[in-house]
Amino acid sequence: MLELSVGIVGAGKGGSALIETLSDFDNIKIEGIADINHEAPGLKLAIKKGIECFESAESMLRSKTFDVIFEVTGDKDAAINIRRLIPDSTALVDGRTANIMLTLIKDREELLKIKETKEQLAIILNSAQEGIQLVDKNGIIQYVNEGYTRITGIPANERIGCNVFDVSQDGALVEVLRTGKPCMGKPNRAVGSNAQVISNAAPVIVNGEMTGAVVVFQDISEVIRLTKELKKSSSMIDGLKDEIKKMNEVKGTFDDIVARSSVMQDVINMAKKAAKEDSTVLITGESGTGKELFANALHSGSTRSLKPMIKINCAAIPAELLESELFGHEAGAFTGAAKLKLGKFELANGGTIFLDEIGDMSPLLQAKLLRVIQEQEIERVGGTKPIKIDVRIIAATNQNLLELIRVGRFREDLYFRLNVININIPPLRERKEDIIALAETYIKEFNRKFYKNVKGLTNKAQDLLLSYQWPGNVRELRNIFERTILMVEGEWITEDLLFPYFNQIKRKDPEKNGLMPIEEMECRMIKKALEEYGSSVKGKQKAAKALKISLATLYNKIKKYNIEA
Ligand SMILES: Nc1ncnc2c1ncn2[C@@H]1O[C@H](COP(=O)(O)OP(=O)(O)OP(=O)(O)O)[C@@H](O)[C@H]1O
Repeated sequence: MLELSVGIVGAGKGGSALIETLSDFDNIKIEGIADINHEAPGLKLAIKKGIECFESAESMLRSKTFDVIFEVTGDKDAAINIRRLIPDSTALVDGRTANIMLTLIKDREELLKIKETKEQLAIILNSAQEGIQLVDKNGIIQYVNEGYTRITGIPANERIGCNVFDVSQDGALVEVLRTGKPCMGKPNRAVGSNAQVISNAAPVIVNGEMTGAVVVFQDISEVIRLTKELKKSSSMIDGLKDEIKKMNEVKGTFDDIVARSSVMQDVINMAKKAAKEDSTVLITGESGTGKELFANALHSGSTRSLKPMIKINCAAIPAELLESELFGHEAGAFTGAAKLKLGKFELANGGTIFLDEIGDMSPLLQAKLLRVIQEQEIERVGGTKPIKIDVRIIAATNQNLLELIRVGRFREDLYFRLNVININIPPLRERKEDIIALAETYIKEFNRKFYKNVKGLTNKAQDLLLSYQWPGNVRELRNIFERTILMVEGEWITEDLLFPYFNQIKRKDPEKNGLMPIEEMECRMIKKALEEYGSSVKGKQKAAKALKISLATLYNKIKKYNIEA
């Protein structure tokens, strides 16, 4: 690159400005500066920059030749004198020209700076997530950033030059141009797109005058979508919370147990005491006597009442599934166990587990349960480490466990572990006072349920209830009253209304001495069992169990007697 050697005559303001400006050019070398005033500020600056200083223009021009001489002395005649001293090949720039040159250089520098700032601003504006749009005071769109296009899908060249009064009449910019005031938080749909946006717009004021307006808007479509998702999830969570609440809700308290007989009063008093203890309880009694009701009351009367009460019917679940139901399983523990599943013991942690029909538990599980009671820890199926649990166990059975122990179907050690406190609920036929009390309770309950106004039982109806054996106990009584009150039209329940339910009591017994053909008896018993437990598969399983026949035999007999089930 060609280097221009420069000399400066005059080290005042002009000389100093020249030094400052020309030093920045790579192809200009200031080789000397001259001034008769030793104190001239330009000389000090020159020394700092390593430029040779001279006492006069003559001495400088005599010792060196330059390509260009700047004369900035302010002396009108100086240029003429210098011209004489320099060769023709040296260009002489006088003070006025130098000034113009310096101004031009400064302007250029400023322009370069503005360009740089503009580029920086463009990067900043384009990296913003928000859309930005600038209009002049007439509403002509001057600028849109990349965020604008990203949100609206409209390219900049399709928008710049349009009038905002045409393309977005309801927008925030139009409002600002109309009012001259900022417009904040305006929700809108971006014109020409589906994007939901929220805009903040403000006037652009230059020298006290509004020259246009700018809007910054955010895409809130995603926020709206997420809000909807959140609402959906929240209502799901609320639903689950309700489920959990229901699981934890008190399903029965001692107040719900109807008992007028002294024998039941004793049982309740004992159970109330047992509730306060944390010991394992074994509830025994015939089917339908209220074992589950007592189990619930024991839980709600205990210190664990705010924690879950989890029930599991050991007879209703196939033996091979019961283990994972009780103790859970790890993911992949067996075919079909895709996810980790918590068992009832873990779900009941801190609360109570109610093991109904414990007499039907397989010997293998009896052994595992015994270990859980002893160690206070469980192991998930497929798991490797034991998990500590704090669960109170209440077990119930309508079977004679001592008999099961005798025939080797129930572990004696488990029996003693479970039978820490035994609550035995007598059958309904052994506590006649309760029959009428329960009947009165159910009349009230089903009056409310079916909008009836049944006042009570006739004396004969009461006698009938008292003379019945109640093989299905309280459950049977409840079912009879539910059906009777649903059907009754009068205000009193008469014996006629109850008769159809009592198979073994016949007003006009057609069979002599209560005898009847065996098959008819069998058919009646099956009908009765199905009435009692229902004709679902589970009901039939229970019915078969109550009749002490296999499920397959029950199905055969239903077919044989053409029973509707
Ligand atoms: N003393 C009572 N007071 C009020 N309701 C009772 C009473 N005893 C039982 N019940 C009601 O009778 C029905 C059967 O009771 P529950 O299910 O507790 O009997 P269970 O002995 O557990 O029967 P199963 O052995 O067949 O499981 C339930 O609706 C229960 O609320």
